[in-house]
Amino acid sequence: MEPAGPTRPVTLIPTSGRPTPLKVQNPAPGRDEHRAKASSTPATTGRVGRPKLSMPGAHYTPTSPVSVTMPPVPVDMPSSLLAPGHKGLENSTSRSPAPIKVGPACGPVSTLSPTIPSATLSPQPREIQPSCGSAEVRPQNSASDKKVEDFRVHIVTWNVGSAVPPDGITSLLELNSADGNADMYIIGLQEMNSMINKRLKDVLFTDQWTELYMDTLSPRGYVLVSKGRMQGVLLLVFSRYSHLPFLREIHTESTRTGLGGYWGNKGGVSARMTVFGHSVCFLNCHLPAHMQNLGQRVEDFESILQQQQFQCGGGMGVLDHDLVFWFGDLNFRIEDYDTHVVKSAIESNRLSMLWEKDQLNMAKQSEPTLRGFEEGPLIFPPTYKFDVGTHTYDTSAKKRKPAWTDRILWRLRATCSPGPTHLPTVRRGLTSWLSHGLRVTQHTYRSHMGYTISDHKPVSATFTLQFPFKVDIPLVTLSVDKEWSKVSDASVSFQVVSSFARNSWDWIGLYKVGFRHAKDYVAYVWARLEESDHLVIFAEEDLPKGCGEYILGYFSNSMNTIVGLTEPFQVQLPSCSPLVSRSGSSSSSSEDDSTLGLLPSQSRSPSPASSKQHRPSRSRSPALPTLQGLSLRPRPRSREAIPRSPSPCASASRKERLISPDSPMSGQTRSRTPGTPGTPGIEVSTPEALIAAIIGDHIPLQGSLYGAKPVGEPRDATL
Ligand SMILES: O=P(O)(O)O[C@@H]1[C@H](O)[C@H](O)[C@@H](OP(=O)(O)O)[C@H](OP(=O)(O)O)[C@H]1O
Repeated sequence: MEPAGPTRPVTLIPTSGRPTPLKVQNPAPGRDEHRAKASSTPATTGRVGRPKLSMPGAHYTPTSPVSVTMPPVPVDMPSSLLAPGHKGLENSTSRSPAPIKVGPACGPVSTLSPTIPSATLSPQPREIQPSCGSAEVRPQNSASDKKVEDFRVHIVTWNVGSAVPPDGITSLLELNSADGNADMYIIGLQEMNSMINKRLKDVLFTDQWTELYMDTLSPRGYVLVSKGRMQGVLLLVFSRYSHLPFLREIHTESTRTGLGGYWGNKGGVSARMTVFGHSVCFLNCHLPAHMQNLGQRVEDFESILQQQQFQCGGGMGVLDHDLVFWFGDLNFRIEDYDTHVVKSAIESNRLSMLWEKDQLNMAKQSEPTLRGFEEGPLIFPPTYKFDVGTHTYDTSAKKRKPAWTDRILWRLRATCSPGPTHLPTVRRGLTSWLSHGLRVTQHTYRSHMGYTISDHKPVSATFTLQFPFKVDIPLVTLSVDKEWSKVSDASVSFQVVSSFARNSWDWIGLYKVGFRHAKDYVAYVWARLEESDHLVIFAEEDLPKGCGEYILGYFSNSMNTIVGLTEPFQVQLPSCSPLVSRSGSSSSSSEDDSTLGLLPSQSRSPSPASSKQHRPSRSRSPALPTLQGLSLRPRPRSREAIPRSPSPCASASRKERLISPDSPMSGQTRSRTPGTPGTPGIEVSTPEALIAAIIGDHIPLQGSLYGAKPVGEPRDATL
């Protein structure tokens, strides 16, 4: 069983005497359905509609006779928790047509859902800054601003306290939400086990946490587009696969702040990208612990901001992005009140009295760096510190005071000022201001009290981004004529937009539906530059046998991402071909060739593409997505050394690096089907990489998922 979501009753059980072990008791802690992942529900590729509003919250049912029952949040939020004048949280079905608008100084508007009226409920007093003309920056209707749709982002932060992953994370990701699933999932973990033996293992193989998230999300149609790790700090970015061609310029950064900047036990890991043309940065931080280190926390955050400069468009800092999500174990504490007062306030559901003593809330008023960051109301109990395996606040000798250490904030870049026109990025037109109409709406901000593996509880937040699609045409459009029912069908033609510079290391991958990341292909073919007809053919020995749904993706080596995808299509090839058998496939089939006609669509395997999956190939959307973040390191290889592509099941053999067909060694390579690209976590070729991993350097280089250095510099991909 998976830990129960916060909509289930949570009981605060005080015990007698002081110190009071305060239990936040969840009726269904523990394990979950992860082992049953094979039955995951496929996702749809359709863009989600505007989500219904919901604000699940903990249902507190104190068992003490003197306790006060906290009704479900937010529908019946006690008025004591509300700021003066606030009328209470609305039911999700009674959404007001007029959202509450809260904007940073002279800037874009962060539109909070009426269910989270932060302008009035937020623990931190917030000024409504004078707007420049209009408080709400509405989408434009220019030719380039083609659509404005809801794009849902789900962010998780969790200090996992060196624990092994739980059995399941479905409730944490709200995958069974009636509102539908998110477009992106962003996972920030802190304190992953980074003992030296574990680090070495994680360098060589994908770590358990990443595996768990991929296992959970990939069958639902999400792929890992970015991964950054610095010792115990991990940042994963997943996207619905159909968005991949519109996630570009993906880069990661990490900054150590532990031991004066020499140790990666504390610091920040970030991933930045453009999402349909809008720059977004996700920053996962683990800041210094302990009450007295408030100043150090702010200082370290500033240091992270200062040091993280992304190599795109001439340099771009975190705060230069249209939208920044900042989250993590920020370690801010509740001042002044002693532990029993804090526990008593939690127990009696008087959280509001704690808000004003929260160090982050206070610091936001005084620290210029923190201004402009928004946060939803803290209507969940402090998520630190619990006795592991329980819902009881710390009873150890340390006796830590409960605190909201785990936070998720966001910031929209100011738009109304003339802008720093001296910056090269502005002069080159790479920085655009938010007159484009980017809007952010937070829908949920909650803790997940059922998880007990750590001394912290996870926290999640969901957002809707609304923006016009500044980029909605893929750089490469792939097309297959029909389903592949015989080997001679296995060709793909592609068209390239004129501004896209192809590279001799570009390739086209064949992915099984449900693939985990850009390297999780079944077979690939070099997209050779000299092939002016833009047609590539897969060799018979590389093709998967049997029946399944597949997607083709064009991987741009210079952009380190997939820049064009097909929709899912059927591949059903003879499984007993002598050639296929020779290719080393591990799963021989006794299926007779005579049964290999095209199957009706109803009999196909599940696909993330839902209703679109069996669309005739000629009508494929020209605007299907791609993956970002591959790390490919070519290495000349003799003909003999090049293995055949594995069968879809033979993942263990996908460990070689790509060899460019245009490299000096290309004459020795097979022209169309060279060796297979590497497997995540495998591409460590130097002791330096291991050492760097151990001491906290982020192994993944910019834009790479798994750490190998990209062949070329990432290139701007403007259309
Ligand atoms: O991850 P690191 O770098 O080892 O830092 C530790 C981490 O922040 C722990 O959460 C904290 O324990 P508490 O949460 O219990 O305070 C511990 O404090 P401690 O040294 O006082 O135990 C820190 O040293």
